[in-house]
Amino acid sequence: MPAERIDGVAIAAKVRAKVAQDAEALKAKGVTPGLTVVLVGDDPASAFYVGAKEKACKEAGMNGETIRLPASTPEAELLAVIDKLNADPAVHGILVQMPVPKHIDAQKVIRRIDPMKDVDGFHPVNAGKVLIGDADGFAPCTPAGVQVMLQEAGVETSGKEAVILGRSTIVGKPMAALLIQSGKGADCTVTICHSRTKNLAEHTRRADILIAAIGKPEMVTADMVKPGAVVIDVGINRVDDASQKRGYRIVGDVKFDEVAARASKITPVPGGVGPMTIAMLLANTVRAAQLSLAGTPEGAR
Ligand SMILES: NC(=O)C1=CN([C@@H]2O[C@H](COP(=O)(O)OP(=O)(O)OC[C@H]3O[C@@H](n4cnc5c(N)ncnc54)[C@H](OP(=O)(O)O)[C@@H]3O)[C@@H](O)[C@H]2O)C=CC1
Ligand SMILES: Nc1nc(=O)c2c([nH]1)NC[C@@H]1CN(c3ccc(C(=O)N[C@@H](CCC(=O)O)C(=O)O)cc3)C=[N+]21
Repeated sequence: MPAERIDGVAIAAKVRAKVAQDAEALKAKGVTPGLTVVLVGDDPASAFYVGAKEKACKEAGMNGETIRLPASTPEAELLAVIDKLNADPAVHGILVQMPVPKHIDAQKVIRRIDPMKDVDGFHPVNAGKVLIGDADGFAPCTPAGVQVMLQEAGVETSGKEAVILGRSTIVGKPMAALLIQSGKGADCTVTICHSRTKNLAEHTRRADILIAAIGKPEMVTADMVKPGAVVIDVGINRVDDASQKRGYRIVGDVKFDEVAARASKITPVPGGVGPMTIAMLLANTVRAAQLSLAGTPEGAR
């Protein structure tokens, strides 16, 4: 039987409706949640995502602003922009779109953002909180979105073998940190694979839940998947396609049709994890605004 599709657009809409409600409640208290995205350079894919984030903010009744800086912006200037946003009480969330140009040290940029405004969850303080299971940190949006998707799709995670492909600090590692936590939507036994992993298929075939975040178009094939597995495809890859008006199409890291024939549930690309990432960004921003009202918790910084 072919796999059930997990509809990321529908689950994201549900998250966004809740965000809009929370934003409304905050506005009644005189606080409009605000996200500022900083885009350095003019990479077309980045420009598209940044536009989508701004639009999503507005739809949820939040303030969404984008600061666009030229690719030649010196690192010190970007850091000064972040300092200004850190100090601005109307800005609850700050996101610097990645990747930044090569002459800028991304880690330095991430560390400059006030952890209480780091709605990307990339700051070491938040990464640490996710690892120790401290609920008042911000979890990175993509893995947090995957966790919500699993729950909304009714996937039992407790005691399951989860295999994650990819060990990046924005997807693979925090995904593992979330799934090894004890409690709802977690309690998995986790394996992380990467480019040095030997016998990849032997690992992936053991997965009850397989999460692909490697950035290799359609690399995960049916023979790598256990029958009945839940397959989450994080990959967003542009492949040339002359039949498309824009000259390319978007595919995931999973060969969808053949894997769907074997899995029990699967996320499509597009329309899967991507929309969840944006929804979780809004959710983190609303929470940042709520925390700003409540005051900074002890030891938050
Ligand atoms: N849907 C969404 O919202 C988002 C989607 N993405 C997409 O997810 C994918 C991954 O992103 P990101 O984590 O940033 O990517 P990175 O390039 O930072 O990391 C890729 C990871 O995959 C591993 N890898 C690469 N090739 C192989 C292979 N052949 N076998 C096993 N492991 C391999 C790498 O291993 P090693 O460490 O050894 O190099 C690395 O750990 C991309 O397609 C990206 O576009 C990313 C963020 C958000
Ligand atoms: N500081 C920072 N934070 C990020 O969260 C961040 C980033 N930098 N840099 C780039 C990656 C990538 N990313 C995506 C967000 C949404 C979709 C998304 O909505 N995709 C749609 C549309 C895909 C398309 O048509 O291009 C979908 O999958 O259906 C995809 C990818 C966030 N990222």
